Amino acid sequence: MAAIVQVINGDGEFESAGVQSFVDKNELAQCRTNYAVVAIMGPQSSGKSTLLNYVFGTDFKMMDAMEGRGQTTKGIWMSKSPKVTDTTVLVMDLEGSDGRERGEDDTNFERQSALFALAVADVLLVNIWCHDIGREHGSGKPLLKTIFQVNLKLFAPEPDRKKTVLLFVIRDKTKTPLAKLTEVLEADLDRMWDSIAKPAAYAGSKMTDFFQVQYAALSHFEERYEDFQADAVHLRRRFAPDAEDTLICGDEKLPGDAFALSIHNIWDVIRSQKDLNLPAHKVMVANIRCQEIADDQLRAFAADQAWAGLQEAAGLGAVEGFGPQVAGLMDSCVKGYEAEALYFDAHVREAKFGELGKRLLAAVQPVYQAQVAAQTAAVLTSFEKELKLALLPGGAASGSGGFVAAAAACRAAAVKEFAAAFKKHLHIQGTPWDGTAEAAALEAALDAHIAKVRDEHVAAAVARAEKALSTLLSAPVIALLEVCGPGMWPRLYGVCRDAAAAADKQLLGSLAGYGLAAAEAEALSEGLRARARAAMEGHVREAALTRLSRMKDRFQEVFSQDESRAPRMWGARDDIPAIAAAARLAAANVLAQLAVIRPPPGEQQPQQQQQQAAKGQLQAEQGDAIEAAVLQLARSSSDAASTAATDGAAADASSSSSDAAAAAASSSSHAHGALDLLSAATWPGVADESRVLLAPHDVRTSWREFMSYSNVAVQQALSAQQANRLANNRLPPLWAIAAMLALGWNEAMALLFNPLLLVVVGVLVLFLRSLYVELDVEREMARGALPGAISLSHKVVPACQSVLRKTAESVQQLMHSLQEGQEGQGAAGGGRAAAYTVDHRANSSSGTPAGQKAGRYTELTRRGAAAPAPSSAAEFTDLQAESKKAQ
Ligand SMILES: Nc1nc2c(ncn2[C@@H]2O[C@H](COP(=O)(O)OP(=O)(O)OP(=O)(O)O)[C@@H](O)[C@H]2O)c(=O)[nH]1
Repeated sequence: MAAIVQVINGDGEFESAGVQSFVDKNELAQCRTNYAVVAIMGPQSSGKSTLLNYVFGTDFKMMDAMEGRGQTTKGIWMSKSPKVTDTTVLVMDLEGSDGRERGEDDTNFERQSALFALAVADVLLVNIWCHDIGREHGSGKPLLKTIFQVNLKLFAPEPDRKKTVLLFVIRDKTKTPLAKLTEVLEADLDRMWDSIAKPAAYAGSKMTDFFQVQYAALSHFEERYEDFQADAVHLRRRFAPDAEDTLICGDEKLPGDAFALSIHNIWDVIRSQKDLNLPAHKVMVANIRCQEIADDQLRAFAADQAWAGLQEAAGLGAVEGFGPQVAGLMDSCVKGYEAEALYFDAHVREAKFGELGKRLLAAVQPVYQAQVAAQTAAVLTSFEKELKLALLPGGAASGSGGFVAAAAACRAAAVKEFAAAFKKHLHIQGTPWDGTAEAAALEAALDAHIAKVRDEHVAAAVARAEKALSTLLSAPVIALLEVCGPGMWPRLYGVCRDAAAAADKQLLGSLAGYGLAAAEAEALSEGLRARARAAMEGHVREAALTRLSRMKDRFQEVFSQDESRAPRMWGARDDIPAIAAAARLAAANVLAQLAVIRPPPGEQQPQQQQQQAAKGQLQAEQGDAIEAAVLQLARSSSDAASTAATDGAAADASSSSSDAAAAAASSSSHAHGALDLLSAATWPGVADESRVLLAPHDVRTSWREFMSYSNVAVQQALSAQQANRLANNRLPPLWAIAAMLALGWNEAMALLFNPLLLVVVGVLVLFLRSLYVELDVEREMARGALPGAISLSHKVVPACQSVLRKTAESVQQLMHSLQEGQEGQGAAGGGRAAAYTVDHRANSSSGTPAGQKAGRYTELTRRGAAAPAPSSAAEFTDLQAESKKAQ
């Protein structure tokens, strides 16, 4: 018994669940497009169900003739013909028209069901009573008019479009031949076609433009039952696709899996009173179904065990034959789609196919990329290993081509290896991933690695060269800075140039074969030159920080050693002021050289260029301007210090000499139009602040500190010279010996044996000795006979007065002490007075500068603050030592 399903119920609702169930049960999806839909229309109780049941073997409900006429079919029903086996025939039984149940005026459902039948059915059977043929008002005429009218809404008369087969089934045929009947019926149909209202576009159209009209006639069901059955069988045969007079014409239609969706959508459109556009409907159904098919295929692909296994393996590393395996899986997915979507609208199908391809690529891409990365990493690892071997001593890089050739060979091998691996394991047929981009990425990685290795080697070679440069540079630079003599800077730059050239030669030699471009080699050489200059400047900056100790060292070197580098003994013939001046100049040179970093020869600042162009001077003289200013300051202050020391004002030498130097240097600078260091705040012509190591203020401060130090040293030297002189004069002076010889022995004896004369001579000798010491005759005479005599002549009277006054004071104090002693005031007081007298006499009688210092020390210790303060702690210490020596 054939299953029947109600498609549209009596209320006009679509029974989607039942229809889908019907489609599934009858495996309509497997039919593809190999199925046909037959629908029947006709007046109510016109034997439609009876016809379908006898022709197709269905079981539609038929009215029992004994119960009388009435509507048995409500809505639209469907069944599959069990009798037609060559193809699947779906039979739709429609509710009869003109039914009393729906009322005379309710033709809406009739029109909608006619529209539905025309849209869905391949063959539309129209029941027509034989006796109505040729009659003006036959019972089936209104229905036919309805069919013609709604058809105009659905289809346009296109040349290639399939026409609906309109099969007129003439019931209760008479003896009139079918040809005669059809002739009359055709005339009726033409009249009817002409009578319906048509849109202007179809005004001249014929019915055959829209329909393929067929005819069949059946005998009377009740009166000629056997004939009726035979006619039914005969009619059934016409539904076989290969029958000679077949009614089934193969045409493009939606596949069986879209049948339920399609008729549901058609009915919804009809029910909503919208225009039913069948081509658009097909596109719509195709869109939905193609999308569903693509989704199903993708789901199947993702759930595929083989794909899951590939993904898992790909996560662990390179998978052999990955590409071909994925291509197979993708191909089956695509083919599945193509097979299922084959009968849908071509444009939609292609569009969805494209989408499916993209989604497949998106699903595969991460795994593919991981595989490419794994293969690339394997090739890169192999390449790095080969390159490392090539760079080992004796490797390919040691050959004539060097690093460049070895790297190129390794690179070519790696590219070849990757191409082979891609072809065998990675290429997925049918994808746009042809390996071009992957090879380019690999080549970029190879080039990056080669560049990295090359950079490392170059950097190592540069480091070695810089180390060698440092070694070559340090010793000569330090040696030059120890002296800091005139012309130091050109020599420093010469050392830099030579060291950089040697290091550059070493560097370029070790980088032969690395394909250094001329510009790159020049940049490296320039880097070495800059490095040399920076290292040299670093040494100079360090030296500038320790300038004072360097100045002292330089001063001591010149001052304390003679030309043969032997220590000076400060004999009488040593011209200490001259030696001190030379030593100070040497120290000043240290300061002058360390004040500013001189530009290298050939390089000068624009401002300097302008100034020099204006003055017509050579650039080298710019450095000399600073040097000249510092030396001028040194000379001036040295002269002032010498004068002060010679005048015996050693204690105030520092301050007074600075002031004098200031005045002298300033006036000298102004006189020559040169740089005035005392008033300068910056170095003229030095625009680059970074080159200034010592500002003029720093130079002045350093020089002042140095002068304090040098003054003490000079003073000590003078003292030592004086002490040496005294040590050499322990015998009576020559003039005394000569006097003794002149006076004669007798006079000497007489003098010795005459006590009064002896006392007078003794007092006179003591007086003259004190006067000699007071006048410091030797020192005055050291300046020259005439200047000494003139100076002594000026000082003789005050000196006499001073000696007499001191003698008188001594006598008074002696008397006072004796008187105190007599008055019984402790022997200690008398002892102190005697000691003082002895000290004073000793001091006075020593007559030497050392003796004077000792006396001054004693006086200081005795009188405390009342005595003039020493100029410095060093002087005080010196005085103390001299006092001890004198005692
Ligand atoms: N004269 C004649 N009567 C027939 C023929 N076929 C069926 N009948 C009778 O017509 C009556 C109605 O038959 P149905 O097949 O139920 O008619 P129907 O068109 O399907 O009826 P609805 O479904 O209600 O529209 C029944 O009593 C049948 O015996 C025929 O070929 N000739």
